[in-house]
Amino acid sequence: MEDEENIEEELLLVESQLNGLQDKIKTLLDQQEELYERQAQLKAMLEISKTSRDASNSAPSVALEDWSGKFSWDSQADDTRFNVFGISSYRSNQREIINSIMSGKDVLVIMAAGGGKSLCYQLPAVLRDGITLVVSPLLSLIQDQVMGLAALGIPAHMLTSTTNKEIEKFIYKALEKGEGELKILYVTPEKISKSKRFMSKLEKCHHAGRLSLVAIDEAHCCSQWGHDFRPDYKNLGILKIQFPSVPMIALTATATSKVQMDLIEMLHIPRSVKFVSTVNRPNLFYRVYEKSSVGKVVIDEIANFISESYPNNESGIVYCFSRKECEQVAKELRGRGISADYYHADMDVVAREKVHMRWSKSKSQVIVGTVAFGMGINKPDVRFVVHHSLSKSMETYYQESGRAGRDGLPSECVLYYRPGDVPRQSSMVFYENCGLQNLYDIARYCQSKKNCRRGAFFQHFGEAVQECNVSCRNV
Ligand SMILES: Nc1ncnc2c1ncn2[C@@H]1O[C@H](COP(=O)(O)OP(=O)(O)OP(=O)(O)O)[C@@H](O)[C@H]1O
Repeated sequence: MEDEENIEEELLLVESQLNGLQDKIKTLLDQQEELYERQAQLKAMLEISKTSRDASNSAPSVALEDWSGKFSWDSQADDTRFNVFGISSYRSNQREIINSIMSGKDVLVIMAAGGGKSLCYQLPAVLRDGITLVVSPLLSLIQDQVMGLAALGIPAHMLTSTTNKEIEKFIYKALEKGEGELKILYVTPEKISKSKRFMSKLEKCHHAGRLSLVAIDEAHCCSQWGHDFRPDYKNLGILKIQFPSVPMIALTATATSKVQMDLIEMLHIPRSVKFVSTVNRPNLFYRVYEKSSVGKVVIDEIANFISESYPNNESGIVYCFSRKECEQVAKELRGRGISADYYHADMDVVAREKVHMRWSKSKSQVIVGTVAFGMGINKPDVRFVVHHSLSKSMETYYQESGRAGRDGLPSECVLYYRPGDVPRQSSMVFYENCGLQNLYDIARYCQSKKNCRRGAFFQHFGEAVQECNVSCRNV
């Protein structure tokens, strides 16, 4: 009896000590979060400061001009915008970017997904005499663009591995002799680095004064510090060397200041005018949920989220860590009545294309993909992007979650996080530049108890923190 009383007494004491410890741990964790945040802020400030110092040391400064002023082409540009592109007014920065290109400047554009980058080079391409060359990384992106331009009555073609001989002949004649109607020519970067024949035709086009503009789409692919480095993009610097008098525009949705510096150097455009739009996507709502260690529970939660919030077949993407996981998650979602297909790099091109097409036409609701389901997704009405596990960096997460809501309508980005997923990713990123650091940054994003999740993106991309004025629920 007495023994029991002693035990109970000690138990109470231990419990009260444990409670005290919990409070201390909580205070320490809060302090740790604040310090991490300040550390990230200071690092970002340092990088911005270094970048602007390097830029002012290495580049003859570009005179600050008012690109929103009046220009001789204003009325022609307005007419083309409205009557050819069917666009009633410019969005932020578009007019200024177009004016700087029309003035013959090199330009670097950083504009969030869906911001309207294409118009920034397509409109000058129509206005300027001659042919605009556009380098774009993916066949599917190029096909979409060429089809869109054809629908607007703009003579555009692509020269890729799929181009038939007849069209190729037509393109070469247009480049070499100025015959036929060609305003915009799309190529993949391999064409520049691997086809001597193409480069020689382009040289002739330039020599005859018919190369009017060079546009590099998805320009972050040039940089090894970016999230989607493509070796063939490294060779695009040749374009400025061969055609120094032709204005170049490089466009991307995301580039940290380090990547921006890299692009400017690799493309040889030190005097470029830079337009950076905010990374904020006000129509996207970010959430992080604690992930259960029981696989089936996670799938139940994802399935409930989809069927309760999106009962009308609204489109979405679920990103998974591995190919096997994709197949498993797709199967289990189907088992819960959600029409889901998987997509990963182990599938052949035809199978992948089939899955992509079904989803693009809203015949399936969800694609469960690995990172292989990436660039080239042009579907504007993606209402939700779920991450079954964390991405490898903030940049990758911004890019992947950013596939939601390109049409500007409210959309959700949900990430399921458990600390146990971090080591899985770390084995993948160990050999990448700053791979582990990037992974720890996103792990901190997931662990953060802050209400507004946008601040992490502002910080990561070196942008001043803004009031978000919308609730990003932090559950
Ligand atoms: N000023 C504008 N007013 C209305 N719609 C516009 C305007 N500019 C572009 N758009 C439309 O916005 C959509 C997105 O444009 P675009 O595809 O160029 O975006 P983006 O910046 O290239 O995005 P992403 O990086 O995701 O490819 C297109 O449907 C385009 O027609």
